[in-house]
Amino acid sequence: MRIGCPKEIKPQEFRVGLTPDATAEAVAHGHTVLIETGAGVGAGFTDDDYIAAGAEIAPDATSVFERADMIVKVKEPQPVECALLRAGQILFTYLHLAPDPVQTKALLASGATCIAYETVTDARGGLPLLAPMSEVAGRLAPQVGAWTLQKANGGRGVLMGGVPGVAPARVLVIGGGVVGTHAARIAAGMGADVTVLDRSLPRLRQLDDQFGGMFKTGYASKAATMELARAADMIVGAVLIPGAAAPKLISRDELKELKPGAVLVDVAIDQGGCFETSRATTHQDPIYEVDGVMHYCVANMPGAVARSSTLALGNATMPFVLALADKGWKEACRTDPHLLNGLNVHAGQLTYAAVGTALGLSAVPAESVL
Ligand SMILES: NC(=O)C1=CN([C@@H]2O[C@H](COP(=O)(O)OP(=O)(O)OC[C@H]3O[C@@H](n4cnc5c(N)ncnc54)[C@H](O)[C@@H]3O)[C@@H](O)[C@H]2O)C=CC1
Ligand SMILES: CC(=O)C(=O)O
Repeated sequence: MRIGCPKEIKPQEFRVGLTPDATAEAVAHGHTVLIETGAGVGAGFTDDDYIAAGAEIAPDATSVFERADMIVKVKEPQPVECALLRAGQILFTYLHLAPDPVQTKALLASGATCIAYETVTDARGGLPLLAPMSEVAGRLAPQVGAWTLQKANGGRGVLMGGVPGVAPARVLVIGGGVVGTHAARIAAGMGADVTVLDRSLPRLRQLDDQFGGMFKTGYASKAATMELARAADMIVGAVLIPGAAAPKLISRDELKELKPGAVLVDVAIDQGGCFETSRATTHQDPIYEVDGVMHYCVANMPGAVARSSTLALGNATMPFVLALADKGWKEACRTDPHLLNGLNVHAGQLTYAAVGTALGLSAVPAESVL
């Protein structure tokens, strides 16, 4: 198979879909790998690194899209990239379609087969291609939140760890999955007073067993969420209902009840955000204020640490890239129901029910297109 990897074009996105290591593995499996010139530079990989791994360097994105049977990327295709996709081509990348009707329409129109990293599952109920970036974003959240809390950046002027005689920041993490756990660990490590809320009792038990003492846990009822939110200096939004639009947990009206200068870090923004006042921002212009409350809503947080993130993502995606290339998408999905769960769009049909529900579109079962 010809596997193509274009340079990411989302603003300030420095990750790349294939590492030189993944390239070498694909070439060893007999595949051709086309890398757009400069695609790896932001993550510290030169064209020569890819050539040494056996890749061909393509002069631009158009030639990658024209020649490749499968496109491997990081972020959802931008409109100009959607226009380059064609029927029969495989797209393997993050898509986050539920809050994005424009991209969904463009992918349906392309006729391509689009497999979303974020809905591929594993045997333990996890999301193996979302998890590495959730680990990164979770660890970044207290870091960017602490910066935003500084007075000069619009925040309350509260120090995460406090100092002797002065209380630390109060951090509320809503959603105790991968993002939430990593955010809570780092915030607690910075000395903050941290509470994690979730709606899954088994998850809360797990967190308590593993981290009891480091941070508190609570059930995410509406009342408990608002009580803790009113007292919080920083709130990290880390909920997920796989493939679906994020539930809105703090409304525009309720925002007025928060402390002036409190900081919301809405990591769930890639699924539409879990605060009503959230709107996606970029690394170029990451924060904004509503009713005195600071919002950080960057939808590609891991892009800020592109090298670590590319390596972490590549470790997770490589076996799936090889399966798709070795077997073709149909056979790879037939033999791996977890990969089939990643299929969101095929030949003009939506194949992921939660996206259909979010966008008011009809979806067919993914099995029906195999
Ligand atoms: N902005 C960015 O750059 C990035 C964003 N993300 C996003 O972060 C979000 C979280 O991802 P993960 O932690 O990997 O998901 P996860 O599935 O590991 O955890 C989500 C948690 O939310 C809980 N939850 C669901 N509804 C809830 C509610 N109403 N109240 C409280 N808890 C609730 C679930 O029980 C689960 O424990 C996703 O939207 C993901 O796409 C992930 C990586 C990067
Ligand atoms: C998960 C995701 O969309 C990202 O890492 O950018």
